[in-house]
Amino acid sequence: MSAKTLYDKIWDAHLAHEAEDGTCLLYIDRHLVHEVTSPQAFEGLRMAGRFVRAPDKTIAVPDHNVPTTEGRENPEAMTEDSRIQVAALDKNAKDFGIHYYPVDDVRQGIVHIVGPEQGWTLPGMTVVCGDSHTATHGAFGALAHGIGTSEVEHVLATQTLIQRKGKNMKVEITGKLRPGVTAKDITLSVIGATGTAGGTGYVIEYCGEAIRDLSMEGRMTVCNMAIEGGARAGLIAPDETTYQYIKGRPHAPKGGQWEQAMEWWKTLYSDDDAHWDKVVTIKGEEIAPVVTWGTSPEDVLPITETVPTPESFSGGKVEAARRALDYMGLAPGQKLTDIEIDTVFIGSCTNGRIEDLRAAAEILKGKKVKEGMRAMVVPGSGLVRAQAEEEGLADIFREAGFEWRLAGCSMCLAMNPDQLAPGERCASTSNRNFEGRQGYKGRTHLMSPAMAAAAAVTGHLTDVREMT
Ligand SMILES: CC(C)[C@H](C(=O)O)[C@@H](O)C(=O)O
Ligand code: SF4
Repeated sequence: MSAKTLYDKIWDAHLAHEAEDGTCLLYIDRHLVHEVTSPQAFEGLRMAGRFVRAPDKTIAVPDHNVPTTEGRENPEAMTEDSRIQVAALDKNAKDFGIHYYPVDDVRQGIVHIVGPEQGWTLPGMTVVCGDSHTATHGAFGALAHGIGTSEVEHVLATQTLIQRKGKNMKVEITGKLRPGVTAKDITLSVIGATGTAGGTGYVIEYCGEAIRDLSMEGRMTVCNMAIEGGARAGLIAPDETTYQYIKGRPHAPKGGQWEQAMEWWKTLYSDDDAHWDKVVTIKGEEIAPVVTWGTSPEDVLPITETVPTPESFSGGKVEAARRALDYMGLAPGQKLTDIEIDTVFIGSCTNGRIEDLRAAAEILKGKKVKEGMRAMVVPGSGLVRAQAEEEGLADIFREAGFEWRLAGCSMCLAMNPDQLAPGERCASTSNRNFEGRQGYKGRTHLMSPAMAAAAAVTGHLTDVREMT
C-alpha cells in the first residue's frame, strides 16, 4: 500500500463513491448547523417531503445573530432578520429532531466552540457546517469542510457531501515559540507568508514542534484560519493532547468504544514518505507577536514594524494596499505601536476559548483599560463563560473595565447588535478584517488575545512583551 497523508487516510475511509470524472461522494460523520445558512436548507427538505437522514449526527446552535447582553431571549432584543433566523432554527431543530442548544442553554455558543466542547468533534471524522470556519475542527485530526446552503440541504437529506479531492500541503512550524508569541501569531504569520490564496486547492496539515506544543485551544486557533489562507481545510494529527481534551466530554466514546476509537485514532498521521504537493516551513523562533494593518488577513506584520508603503508591494497589491491604507486611515511609515484604538473585542471562534480568556486576563490583572475605551469580552460558549467566572477571570475583566458578555459571534461580524460605528478602530481577536466586517466603515486590527488586552490598557497597538 502506498504512503498516505492524514488527509488521504480520512478521505479514503469516508469515500462512498468516486465517479470517472473525479467527483466523489463522502460520508459525513458530523453536521453542525447554525441559523444563518440553514433556513433554506430545511425549507428545501420540507418542500420535498424529506427528513433529516441522520438526526443523531446533526447538531444545531444559534450564534451569529444572537445578542450578547442579558435579556436576549426576548425577541425584542433582535432585529427582525435575526429574529426570523433564530426562530426558524428553533422550529427546524424541533421539527426534524436534531440535537439543539437553544439560546438559553448554558451549552449554547459559537458552533465551532460548542462542537469540540461537547465531544461531537472527534479524530478521523468528516465534519461539515454551513460556515467557512469549520476548518477549526481540523485541530482534532478531523476532515472539516465549510459548505454552502445547498450543500447543507444535501447533507441533511443524505449524510453525504459531493467533493473533489484537494491537494496535500504541509505547513511545518519548527522549534519553540518565543515568549509572548501564541497560536494566533502562528496562524497570522503563515497567512502573511503564503498569502490569502496560498492554500487554494489544498488541505493543509500543520505540523512541527511548535504545533505539537500547542494546547487544543491553540490548535483550534491555528486551524480556524486555514480558510483565510485559502485552504479547503486545516488538519493537525491527533496525539495525547487531543485524547486528553476529548476524554470524558459528553459525546465522546466511553469504555470499550473509547478503546475501539483509539485503535483508529492511532493510525491518524501522515506516513513518513507521503507525497506533499506543497511544503511551507517556518521557524517557530522567528515568529513575532503580529497585528494586521490592512483589510486582508495577509496584511500582517510584527508589532515592531511600521505601516508599509504601497509601492513596496508588486502587481495588483500596490493598488490594494493603497486602498487598504485609505480605508484604515493609516499613513505609510507610521509605527504600528502608534496606532490608537477605541475598541477592543476579545472573542470569536478563533480566540473565544478558556485559554484565550486566561491569556488576556493575565495581562489585565490589576490594570485598567484606557479611559474612554469600549472593551468587551465575549466567551465563545456559555460553558467557557461559566468556567471563566469560576476561575475569577470575569472579575479581572470587569475590574479592568471590560464588559463581560454572553456567548455568540458578537463583534466578529456585523450581524448582531455588537458593531463598530463608522471610523471606529478595533483591536480584535477575530479572524477577518475585511471592509465593514465589524460594522460599516469600522476598522479592524487582528491580533492575539494577549495583544488585544495590552492595547486595551495602553490605548494603542502594543507589543505585549513590554507589558510585564
Ligand atoms: C455567516 C457565515 C456563513 C460566515 C462564514 O461562512 O464564515 C461567518 O461565520 C463568517 O465568519 O463570515
Ligand atoms: S465567530 Fe466569527 S468567524 Fe466564527 S463563525 Fe462566528 S462570525 Fe464566523
